[in-house]
Amino acid sequence: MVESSVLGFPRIGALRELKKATEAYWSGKVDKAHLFKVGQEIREKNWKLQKAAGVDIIPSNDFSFYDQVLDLSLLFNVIPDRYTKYDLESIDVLFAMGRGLQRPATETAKAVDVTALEMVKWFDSNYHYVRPTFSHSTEFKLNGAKPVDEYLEAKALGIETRPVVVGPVSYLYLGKADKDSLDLEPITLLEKILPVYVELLQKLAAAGATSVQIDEPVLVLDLPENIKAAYKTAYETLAAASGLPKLVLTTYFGDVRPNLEAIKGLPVSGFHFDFVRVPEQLDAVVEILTPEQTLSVGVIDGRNIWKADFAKAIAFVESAISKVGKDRVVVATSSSLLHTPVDLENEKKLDAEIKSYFSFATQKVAEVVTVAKAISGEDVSAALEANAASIKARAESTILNNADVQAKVAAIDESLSTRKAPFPERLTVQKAKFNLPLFPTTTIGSFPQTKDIRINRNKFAKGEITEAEYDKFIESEIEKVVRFQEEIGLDVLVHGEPERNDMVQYFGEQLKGYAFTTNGWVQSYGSRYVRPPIVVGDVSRPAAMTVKESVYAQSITKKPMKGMLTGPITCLRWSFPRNDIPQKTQALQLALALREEVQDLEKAGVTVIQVDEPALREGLPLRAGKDRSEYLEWAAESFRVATSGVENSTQIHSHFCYSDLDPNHIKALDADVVSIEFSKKDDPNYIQEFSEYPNHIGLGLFDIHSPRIPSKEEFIARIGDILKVYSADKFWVNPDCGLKTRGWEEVRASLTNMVDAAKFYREKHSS
Ligand code: MET
Ligand SMILES: [Zn+2]
Repeated sequence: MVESSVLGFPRIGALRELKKATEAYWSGKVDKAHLFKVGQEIREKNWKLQKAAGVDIIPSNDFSFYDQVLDLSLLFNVIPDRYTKYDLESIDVLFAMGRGLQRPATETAKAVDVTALEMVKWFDSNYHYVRPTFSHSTEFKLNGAKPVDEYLEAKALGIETRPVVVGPVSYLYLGKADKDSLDLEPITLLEKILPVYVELLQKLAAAGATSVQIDEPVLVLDLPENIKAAYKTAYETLAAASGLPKLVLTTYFGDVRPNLEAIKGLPVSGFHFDFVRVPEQLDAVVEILTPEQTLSVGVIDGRNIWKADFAKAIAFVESAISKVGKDRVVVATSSSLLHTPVDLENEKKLDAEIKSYFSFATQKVAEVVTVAKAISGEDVSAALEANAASIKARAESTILNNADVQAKVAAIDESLSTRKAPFPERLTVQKAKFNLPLFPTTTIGSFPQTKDIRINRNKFAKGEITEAEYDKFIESEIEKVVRFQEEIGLDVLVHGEPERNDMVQYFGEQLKGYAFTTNGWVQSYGSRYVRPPIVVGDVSRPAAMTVKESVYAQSITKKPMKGMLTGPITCLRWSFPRNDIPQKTQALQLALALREEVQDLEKAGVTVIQVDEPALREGLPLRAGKDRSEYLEWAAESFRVATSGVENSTQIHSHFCYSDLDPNHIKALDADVVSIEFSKKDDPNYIQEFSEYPNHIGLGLFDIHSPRIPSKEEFIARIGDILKVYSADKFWVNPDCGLKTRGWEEVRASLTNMVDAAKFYREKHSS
């Protein structure tokens, strides 16, 4: 019999139970006992669901109240001193590290004021983990025994599980040195941390766990030599200890081949690889297995929502079996299912045909079992036939396929991705047309999304107000924002985006080829979940999407008004993409739809147009090489297809945030002006690097995630620093990003100071 294995299940609850409980706990509405009970209920439900579906290897310790990497930091006592001095309970230390904690003194407790640890993206997913932060004073020891407790909790329910733990090399490599210990390289702590791993694993074994899933996802990155070398040390040390469970070294999200030498011969009982992402690695990974080692074959996609193609998955597992034998192969999800929504059954509004092509975490659990059963020779013919019919129906679907769009994408050539003239020429005509002052001031697009806006949007959605009433409301909001910008003296205005719920969803809802869920939530970080739209078919634009609002906004002011669009890469990256055609094709389809919108805006007299691409950087493939350079090429091409169909006098802007960027990646977009998040960058090299950016640029001058108001002097100082390396005539003055999460008071004060600082330099440079 071939076993089935799930690497992790979403822990947020089918109806976001964990979010509700966690946020209620944070606001003091429920106590710790309630929170723990909700966690326990979710775990129990998840285990029972997998058990009932017939999964052989069910994970435990995949649950977390915040983040699984942060859990490990708490467990291993990797807790910077600033979090321990308040005598907080363990769960509160966890939350303080995850999200910061600020609270006044009470009769029984001291005041607390501590910021969060750094949070970063989990590989190329939209999940964020909290970075382990080490210092010279870090003393590893076991703090509690969460993995053991949860293993025993499942056992008490009669369910045998395989605990999941992030492995030592990945844990250290994903971490960083704390500010007091900047010379510390985390991997040098390996020898100190291993005894704690040994202790934990021994405890798991003593509790009855026969096997542990030890995650080493950094193996899909380009690793420096010392990290590669650490694998041997780490796993040989673990193997030398007595009384340990078997270890299954688990990787996902990418290609392990360049690091195979590092894991070849490691004394573990088996390996797991992601063959959804990189099926081509099968031959190479089989080569490194010893005759006893098992191969967990990830064939059910943990990162997307499409129904698996059973015929393909089975054929793949069969080919693995032909290489290593049936008794050594396990059928598995490609990664944890954390990145997929919980249960398709909760989608009542989806079109029935489209819904029939999807599979969420609960359905994927059944898929793993079916594939394993099919391989084991059990009769699952009904399921296989139904699946084959569904896969065929999707491929031939008339609602998903659009020959016209396909032909247009095939016909894209240079002429569609090149502006009429190069930047210097465009600049001359744009200067004459807009006549902007030196240090032009602008904002990134959104203004405060007030309660009033949300109430009216909901009313409209529920049919409680008419479209005409809603439009009127939106117009009044736009007018408010326009007058405000005129009053404080901004140069290039925005309409404020009051009509948009979300910068991707707003466009997806108006494009053909997109679907939306009602409960398809996926954890982004902590209690923040996102509900990504789904690209289901060929994308096209039935009608203009933003022209009405932008034209209205331009009609009430003499100043230039920026039209505001979300770029093709961001629309794609913040959605679940299709898995049947390349992402490049999907990006180009989106680009063509946006190109029509850009041209319609221009025709309607909106001739400054910003196309936001905050997700450009996160789409970058994890490893350097061909995939990465190709991605950069098609990402830039998509942007240019969207934006190049305009006159030289039309000014194209773009915007980037959330990431460290390489100016070269941005250069290829050939936007006339870019704005980038910058206020938290104090690295002089970064400023220097960007000074070589050839077109015009606005480096974000204040952090829009913080309510703090920078003074005029602060802005002057910051701009002064930048002007040391920048020439004044290409520098724009703007915040880091949109202002939608801020309050009006802060926005007024910050922008006023920012505009005043620009005026200060304007005078200085004109005299
Ligand atoms: C995450 S980037 C956001 C850009 C958008 N135009 C805004 O201002 O909100
Ligand atoms: Zn932004």
